[in-house]
Amino acid sequence: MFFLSYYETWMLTVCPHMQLGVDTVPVLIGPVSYLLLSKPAKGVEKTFSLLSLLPKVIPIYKEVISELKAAGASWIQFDEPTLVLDLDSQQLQAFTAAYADLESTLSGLNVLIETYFADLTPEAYKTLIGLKGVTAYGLDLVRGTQTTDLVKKDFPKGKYLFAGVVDGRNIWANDLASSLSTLQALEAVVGKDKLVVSTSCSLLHTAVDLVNETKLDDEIKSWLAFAAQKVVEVNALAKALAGQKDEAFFSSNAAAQASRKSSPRVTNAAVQKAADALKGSDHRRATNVSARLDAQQKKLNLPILPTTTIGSFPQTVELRRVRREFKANKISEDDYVKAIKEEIKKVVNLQEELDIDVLVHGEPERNDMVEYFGEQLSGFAFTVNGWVQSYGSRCVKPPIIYGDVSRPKAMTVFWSSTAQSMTKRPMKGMLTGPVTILNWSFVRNDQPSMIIV
Ligand SMILES: CN1c2c(nc(N)[nH]c2=O)NC[C@@H]1CNc1ccc(C(=O)N[C@@H](CCC(=O)N[C@@H](CCC(=O)N[C@@H](CCC(=O)O)C(=O)O)C(=O)O)C(=O)O)cc1
Ligand SMILES: N[C@@H](CCS)C(=O)O
Repeated sequence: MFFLSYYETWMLTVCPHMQLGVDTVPVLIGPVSYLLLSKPAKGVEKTFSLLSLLPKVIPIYKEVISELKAAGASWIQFDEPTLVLDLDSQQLQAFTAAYADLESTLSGLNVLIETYFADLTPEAYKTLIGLKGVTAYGLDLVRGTQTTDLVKKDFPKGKYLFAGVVDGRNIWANDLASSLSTLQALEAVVGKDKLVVSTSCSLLHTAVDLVNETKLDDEIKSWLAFAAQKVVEVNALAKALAGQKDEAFFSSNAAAQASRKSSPRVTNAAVQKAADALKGSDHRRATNVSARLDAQQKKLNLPILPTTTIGSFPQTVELRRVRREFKANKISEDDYVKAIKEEIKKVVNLQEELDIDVLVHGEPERNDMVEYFGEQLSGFAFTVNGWVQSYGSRCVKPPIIYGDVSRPKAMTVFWSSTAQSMTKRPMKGMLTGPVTILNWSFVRNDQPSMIIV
């Protein structure tokens, strides 16, 4: 089975599709997650329980559900991602109460509750499969590594399982053979025609379409799947389950999986040797804080409350033009360095005028604070159009960490030393930290993140 789905239901968008006869699943944030993910207004008592608003919220859900039913919806999806959090019994009870209250309004509809981003605890799973009025459960089987076992132990007869086997939060091609065997095992538990192949979560978190990537080489591209490719993977898995396996598609996927496992581009013996040689003491500084403070004070002689700024100064239109033209080989490296140095000088002068104690160079040479440092490291690949939402309407292009990471040459020394040469005051060196780089990149999924760090 295969559905089109919308991340959010807006009646104006969804209804015309229904009227056109497109099998559209309206998606709403579920009532309990809606409340648990909300914040009380300013000034509200700390003891106020958001869940006490459930009786006020449920009638509004009833209204929306009735409208969707009247518009011809046959399925409706409620996202309840908070079910994967560590919830107490009162919070779990809120799910039971909310769906019991909605049961009669939901009657006649197929109702899917979707959870994602982690494993469900056994208690949460028990609550989920006990919800009234619900016909289907959507589970994240990528980040939820133990959830498959819960399904195998106990799954209600006659209900649907939406098995999220295609990773919605990353850019790697699915291991189709492995997913197919997971799906076949689940089909034996939930029954034929009751298993729906799905992504693990919304595709909002991944880049849009690999077709737009003109600069990635063919080998790396063969290892990747963006949103458009993930939909094809879901479809191929569903067809294979139904006995119409596209052998050519599965074999080229298997070849890409094998090439990723064995590619010398992924492994760097020197990095692995260095990582293996790390000892517990390497994770601790040789000196304690007070010794370091003394040494710092001797060298810098800072006042009691020294002033500094976080690093970047405004990126002007002119600076962006210079960077763009340098990248496009429209201006020489000499002209580029000259323009950036001029900007650093301006920023240094301004901070001296303002009597700042510890200066920064303003970071005019960089685009994004993760992309730029990734560009200085090996083991990273970059997209030209792999934008994903960061917040609101703001987007970033996360780098792709595909191999062992190393630093082929100094990354910041030139700019930092140039800046330091312009002032007698201390100049901070600037680096995006490793954990931030990791969390704001698409990371390899063939190693635990602790090893990547
Ligand atoms: C601090 N944050 C960051 C996060 N993740 C990161 N990877 N980086 C971060 O800084 N996560 C948490 C927060 C989120 N904060 C923000 C804040 C602002 C934005 C934002 O404004 N995004 C812009 C895109 C900005 C961008 O990357 N611009 C590029 C230029 C892109 C472009 O059009 N290129 C031109 C070339 C121009 C050039 O200067 O080279 C071209 O192709 O022609 C840039 O500045 O270099 C947005 O529009 O959404 C996001 C997250
Ligand atoms: N040095 C970085 C820190 C961002 S939180 C900057 O100033 O952009």
